Amino acid sequence: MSASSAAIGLPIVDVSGLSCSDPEKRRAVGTALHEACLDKGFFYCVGHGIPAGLVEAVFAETKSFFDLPMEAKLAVDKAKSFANRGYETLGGQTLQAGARPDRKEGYYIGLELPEDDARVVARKFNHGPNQWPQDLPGFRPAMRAYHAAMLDLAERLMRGMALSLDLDENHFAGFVRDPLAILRLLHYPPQPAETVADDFGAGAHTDFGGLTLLLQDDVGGLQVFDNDSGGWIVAQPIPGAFVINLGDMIARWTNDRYRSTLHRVVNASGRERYSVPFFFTGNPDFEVACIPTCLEPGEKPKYLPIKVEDHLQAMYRKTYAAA
Ligand SMILES: O=C(O)CCC(=O)C(=O)O
Ligand SMILES: [Fe+2]
Repeated sequence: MSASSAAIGLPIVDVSGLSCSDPEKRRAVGTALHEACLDKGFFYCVGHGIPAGLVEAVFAETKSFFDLPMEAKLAVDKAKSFANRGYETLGGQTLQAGARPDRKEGYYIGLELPEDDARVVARKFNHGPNQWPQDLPGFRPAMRAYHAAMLDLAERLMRGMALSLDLDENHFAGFVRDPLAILRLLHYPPQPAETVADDFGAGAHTDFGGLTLLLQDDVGGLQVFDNDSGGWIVAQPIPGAFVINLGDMIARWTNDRYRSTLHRVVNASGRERYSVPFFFTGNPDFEVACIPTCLEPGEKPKYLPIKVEDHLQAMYRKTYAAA
């Protein structure tokens, strides 16, 4: 059950033991996660139990959506949603300050909340109904089923993260309750192979929340910054595996023992690339502060405590303002 360091440069962690009733098996996954998180902050996840058929359906519907005429995509423009749901045009975001706008178009889907939910009535950030495209009957059921499956996997992984830090399995329960959990469909058109230094599918960034569970197709293009060598590792697609990375909240909790690692996308393959990250961002009102056992005697926390929602909003303002 240990994290095997693959030739591909990132560890592979089998998380099937997290679903076992035997606490020893769950703890063994915690140990494997510990090694992987101390290593690059990025790892491949296998043994997750997500059906291959569901993943195929999500990719098929994603491609069908981005293939729609622009008029149909703009009919569900996220500008029409108070909850940041729907279509985002090519170049809509600039993840790397100073770089060109990202060469990607996207689609945001969150937990489906009815108009009369108290959080929606109060217009709480990122809470509300989704927008759904017309004339794609399979899109909504596939995305809703996949969102639910990702929530379940993220909850299991957060228990594993607690075990990895030698904490009670339910240590992160307050963060996990009523979370912001954002599914994002992404399409990267091919970009010129002679990529200039400031031109990316997605510019270098860290993720803003807790955990990111990423599906990528077989095209490749995701690059992960390696703090040890100062270079970029290519996160090659592995069929059936998720790429998981740690976001800013976990770096803050652990005083950077577990890093929120820089990553970026360059699609110089000559092919269309599709990916589907799921951002498990956590309870918006939860305050993330350094975990005392993550400090050596005399060590000071690097970060002030912050509310999940405040960090997320600040990062959205920063990366969407420049686009
Ligand atoms: O498309 C990818 O492989 C990564 C996307 C990403 O890093 C993000 O949306 O935060
Ligand atoms: Fe990211």
